[in-house]
Amino acid sequence: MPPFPRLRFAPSPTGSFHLGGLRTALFNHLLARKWGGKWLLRIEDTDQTRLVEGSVDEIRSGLEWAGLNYDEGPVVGGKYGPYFQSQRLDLYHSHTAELLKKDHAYRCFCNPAQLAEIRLRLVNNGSMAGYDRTCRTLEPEEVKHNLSLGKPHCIRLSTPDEPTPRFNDLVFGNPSPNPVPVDPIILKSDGYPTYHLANVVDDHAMEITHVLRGEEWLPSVPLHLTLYSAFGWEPPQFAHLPLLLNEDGSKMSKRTGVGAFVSEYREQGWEPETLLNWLVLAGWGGRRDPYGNQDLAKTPVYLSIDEDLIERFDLRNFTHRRSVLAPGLLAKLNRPHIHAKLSDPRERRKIVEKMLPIVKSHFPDSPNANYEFVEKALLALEHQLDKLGDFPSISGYLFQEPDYNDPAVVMAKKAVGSFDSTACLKRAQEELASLEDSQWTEPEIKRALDGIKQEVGGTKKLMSALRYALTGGKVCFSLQISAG
Ligand SMILES: Nc1ncnc2c1ncn2[C@@H]1O[C@H](COP(=O)(O)OP(=O)(O)OP(=O)(O)O)[C@@H](O)[C@H]1O
Repeated sequence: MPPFPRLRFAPSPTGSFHLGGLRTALFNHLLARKWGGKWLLRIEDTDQTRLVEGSVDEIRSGLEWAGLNYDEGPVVGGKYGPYFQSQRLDLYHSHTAELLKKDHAYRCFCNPAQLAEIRLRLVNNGSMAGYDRTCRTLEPEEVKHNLSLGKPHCIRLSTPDEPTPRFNDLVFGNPSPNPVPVDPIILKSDGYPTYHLANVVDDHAMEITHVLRGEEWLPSVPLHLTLYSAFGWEPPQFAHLPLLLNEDGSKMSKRTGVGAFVSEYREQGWEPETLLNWLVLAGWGGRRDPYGNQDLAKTPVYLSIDEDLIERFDLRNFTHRRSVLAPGLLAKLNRPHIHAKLSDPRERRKIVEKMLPIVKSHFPDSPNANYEFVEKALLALEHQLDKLGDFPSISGYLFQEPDYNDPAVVMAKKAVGSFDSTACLKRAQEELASLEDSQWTEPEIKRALDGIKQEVGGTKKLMSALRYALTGGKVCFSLQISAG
């Protein structure tokens, strides 16, 4: 374990925050906690053409909702905020100046037409290099002259003609390294750094010891090592995480559609802790996942984030295989978690307090939209909830009378059966009407209904007719009456 591990989660604000990003943030959080280190949030917003408004807020609120709190950053509104690369341009400029001074970089004045011509020539000569180093050999006088004319230019790294550097990755071992590109751009003509420069400069300046990021950056490591060496800096340790894929096998990304975004899960009312448990499950080798390879579909186990998972998380057990989240498992993990929360009075209070305004907004005129009733209703209906967000849609009949003309209610009636449910209900009504006020107790109601169940066609028919009459649907909480 390194003495003062420092990690970072570094998303780009170019679209919606997705589960692939959240999983990477979670792993940074778990490792920082496990090793007694720190992690920070760094927004990589140097590609000004791709910025999407609102993305930073989405990342911040997504992390907060998930309970992944980073340990440092500029304080905004009493809380740590992220570092923004766009606010650190001076740092990239001064470091680029240092590389220019050391002859590890040079100014390139080639315009787009010239670059296209160079590329074509290289391709025709069977070369994959993107640039032919034309400007690397410009005389200092010519550079000065171009600068005095204000000619647009970028800055390129002078890559050495040396064998590609090899490296050790904490997940991928010793991968075959991708060749370092020929003199890549590190500072663009708009004054913004490329991802590679900003990344290396910041990881060094922020004293990052472990770079944990998605596998798509594995091919860039040799270039990053070349940059570290040009600066004369020690590189951090790298750990690349196999990608999380969509069900169709594509990379989960900001351009992915439904089912990938953190905000969807939040709005649908899933428990954040369960979502993290679901995410952490993707990517382990065989028996060595933090859950001990139990069949979670049969007996879901919930591991607490800040205790169990931190203790059991181990990068060495991670595979190189990309993974897809197991469909259906989220609901299986969430149900026992809801049950556990509702069984704990403090957690239950939090849930009811959160649910009450939602219920009030759905059923503003209902006298039942109060704390005590909502609490009882949640406890009665919890076995039907995949997620708490389902509560308003399945509990409507408790807050307002069913509308029997509603097409969905009419459909439900068809499903009650072809028998004469009206006659059945009429008998039930007669029996119940004959009860004295003092007999409106569970045993007496049961007795009354038990008495007519054979006559009306059996318990199942009686119960589904009653369920329909009471709720306008097919399912509700248990209406207990002895079977047979
Ligand atoms: N599908 C994924 N699986 C695992 N990690 C991912 C995945 N997508 C992104 N990451 C990682 O999450 C972090 C933040 O990613 P970022 O915000 O740049 O998202 P992105 O989806 O890769 O971006 P883009 O959609 O612009 O390609 C990076 O370390 C990235 O490598």
